[in-house]
Amino acid sequence: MYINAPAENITVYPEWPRPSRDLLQSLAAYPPALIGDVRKRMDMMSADIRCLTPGTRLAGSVLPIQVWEGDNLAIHRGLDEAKPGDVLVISGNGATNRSVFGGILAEICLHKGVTGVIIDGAVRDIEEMNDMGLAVFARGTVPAGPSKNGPGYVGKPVACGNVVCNPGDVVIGDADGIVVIPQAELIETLQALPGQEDSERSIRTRIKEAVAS
Ligand SMILES: O=C([O-])CC(=O)C(=O)O
Ligand SMILES: [Mg+2]
Repeated sequence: MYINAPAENITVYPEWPRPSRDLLQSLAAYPPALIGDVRKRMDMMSADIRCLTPGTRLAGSVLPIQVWEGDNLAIHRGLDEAKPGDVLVISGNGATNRSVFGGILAEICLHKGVTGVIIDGAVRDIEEMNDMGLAVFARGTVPAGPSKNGPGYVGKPVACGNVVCNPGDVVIGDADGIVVIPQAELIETLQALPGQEDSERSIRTRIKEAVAS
C-alpha cells in the first residue's frame, strides 16, 4: 500500500483465474449494447452508474472490492492484488455523500495496469482523472473525502449497479453503460456476437435500399 494504515481488517480472498488477454481484447471490440443483446438483454448495470471520463471505454477482468460506506482502505489494500487488465469493481452500497476514489488512487491504478474503475458510490478529482486517461464510472462526484479505517473485502463477489460481479468476470463499458459477462460464458458470448452484428448490418442495408428506391 502507498498509505501508512493498518489493514488487518480487510479480508483478502484467495486468488482467482483471470480470462486470457486475447479473449478480453476480442470481447472489447464490441459495444455493451450489442453484447447485452446476445445475452438476453440481461446483466447490465443500473443507468445510475455513468461514465465520468468522457471518451473513455472500459474492458477488463473484475477485481471486486467491498468498502464500508465512505471509507476506502479496502481499495488501497485491493490494489496490492491488482494485475494488468483488471478493472476495479467497487461496491460502496450506493452511498454518494463521500467519495471513495480520486486522483491518487487513479495514479496507482495506472501504475498497476488497471484499465478502469467502476464504483457504486462517488468519486472526486474528476478533472485530474480526465487528463489521466483512466476510465472511471460511478454514480457521481462529491469533494468530501473518505476515511481509511475499513473494514472491507477484496476478491469477494460484490453487487455493483444491481448486478452481481464475481472475480474474473468481464466488464465492458462505454458511454451507454456497463455489461457484466460471467467468466464461464465468455466464449459462447463472443461466438454469438458476429451473427448479431450481421443482423443489425442487414437491417441498415434494407433501410438504405428502401430510401434509395
Ligand atoms: O483521499 C482519498 O483517499 C481519495 C482521493 O482523493 C484520491 O485518491 O486522490
Ligand atoms: Mg485526491
